Amino acid sequence: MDYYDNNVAGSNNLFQVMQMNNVKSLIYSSSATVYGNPLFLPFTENHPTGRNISNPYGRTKYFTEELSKDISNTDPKWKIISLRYFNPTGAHPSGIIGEDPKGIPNNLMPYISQVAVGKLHVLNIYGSNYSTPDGTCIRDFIHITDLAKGHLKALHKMFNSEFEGWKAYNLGTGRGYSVLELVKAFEHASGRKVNYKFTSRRYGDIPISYADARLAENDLDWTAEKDIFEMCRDTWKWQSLNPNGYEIDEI
Ligand SMILES: O=c1ccn([C@@H]2O[C@H](COP(=O)(O)OP(=O)(O)O[C@H]3O[C@H](CO)[C@@H](O)[C@H](O)[C@H]3O)[C@@H](O)[C@H]2O)c(=O)[nH]1
Repeated sequence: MDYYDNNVAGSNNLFQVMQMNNVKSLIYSSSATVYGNPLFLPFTENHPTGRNISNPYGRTKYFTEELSKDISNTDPKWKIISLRYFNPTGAHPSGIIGEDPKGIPNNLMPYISQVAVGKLHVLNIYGSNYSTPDGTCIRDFIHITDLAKGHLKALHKMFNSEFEGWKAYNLGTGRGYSVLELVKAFEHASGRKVNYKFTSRRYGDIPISYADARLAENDLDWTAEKDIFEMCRDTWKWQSLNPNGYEIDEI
């Protein structure tokens, strides 16, 4: 219910306030989860969405995309770009801004970095028998600063071209790495050992996800520049400088 409240109802409220104030341009933070289980890979923007999405979060992202499409169809003054993020990781290279999830992290990279820094004991790798080269799931990890630059390029497109209506772009590198490959890359970048053990699969995980990012390259003049090592290095810099994340009185 919280996802529906925040993502769907919250977005609808935002659209209404924007409409009332005649603000009709929006970059929407969407997600590769809208594609659900892949019918083909890599995911292109015209891969069907909304089918077999295995978690409520993903469905709310999909419903909000549909809502935003309907809004742009009803009024040609709306310009909406939906950016479908793959797996954002990394941190600002300064080590000052990073990811500090509340409680135990759900996502892989912050979990790895908290094991490396000693905050958590062991990484549980969910599944070792997927149909992938090493048996672990494959994801398209993208550095957070590349993702941020994608937004600037989308804004540029929106306001400096004949852009109208609604359009989606994948923001990914176009290359997949397995969970184990990310663990190894993190160990290399941090110089720390990451203890892990294999556990059962996590409900709803798809085996392989990676982007076809050519549309963003052609239309937005954007490509991800940072590699997996830089993602791990910058995550580690943030984590090692801030082992307890943001101290509460700093916020
Ligand atoms: O402790 C952990 C956490 C994750 N994983 C695995 O690591 C992979 C990546 O998991 P995670 O980092 O949770 O990312 P996804 O499940 O791929 O989902 C992310 O990527 C989506 C876009 O594809 C976003 O919409 C979601 O918000 C974001 O959580 C999956 O195979 C997980 O099974 C583990 O093995 N152990």
